[in-house]
Amino acid sequence: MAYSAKIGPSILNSDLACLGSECTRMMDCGADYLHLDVMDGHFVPNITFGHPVVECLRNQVGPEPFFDLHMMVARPEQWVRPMAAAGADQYTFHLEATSNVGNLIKEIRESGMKVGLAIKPNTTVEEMAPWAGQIDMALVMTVEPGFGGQKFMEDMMTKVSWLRSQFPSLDIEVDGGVGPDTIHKCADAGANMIVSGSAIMKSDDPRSVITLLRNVCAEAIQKRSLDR
Ligand SMILES: O=C(CO)[C@H](O)[C@H](O)COP(=O)(O)O
Ligand SMILES: [Fe+2]
Repeated sequence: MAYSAKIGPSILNSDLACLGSECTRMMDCGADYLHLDVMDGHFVPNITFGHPVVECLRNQVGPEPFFDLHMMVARPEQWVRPMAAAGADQYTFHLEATSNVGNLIKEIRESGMKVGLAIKPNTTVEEMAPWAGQIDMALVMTVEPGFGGQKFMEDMMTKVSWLRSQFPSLDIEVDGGVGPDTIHKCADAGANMIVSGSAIMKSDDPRSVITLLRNVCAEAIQKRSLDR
């Protein structure tokens, strides 16, 4: 079992005027990586930031923090090289946004980044499965992408369980409405990369929330390894 529990705060719901210091604050509070939500106003009805901001963040926080770019954009092909140059570590694109998944995976790898593949709630996990052997991480969205602070969709957990049963060592990420109230469901289903936005950002004690999320997830991973 190669995977471990990792917590990646989404900075979408932070004070966007203070992105750099918010990223540093999250790493200081024990985050394992940073989940950066890129929205273009086409793939989703909202807009956030692009590669120039990612480059500034990288310069500010230094080389260490792992940047997982959640690309909620139409034509994700066009931002691979700019995001790699800006300092992204992982390029997570949506299956629904491209007609040539294989080529995009190749381009991301050639740019030196890890590959993440995301599916929206209405996309079946079977559509993602053919690519699972070629990616580093599968992202199962647990809200409709576009906005932070939405309600967790528990029915997505069947997708996570199925992926975990079929791909025992794959990194599986969940994103949307995940926090102390919903982490047990994610962890029991087999997710190991946990994105959490509002639950961490709005807390008075983000360090405790991050620790709790990681502990619940790590316990589930340990239990699964003992059950095997
Ligand atoms: O991709 C996203 C929205 O499309 C965000 O990563 C996600 O919503 C995180 O925020 P929260 O935990 O508040 O739901
Ligand atoms: Fe996200």
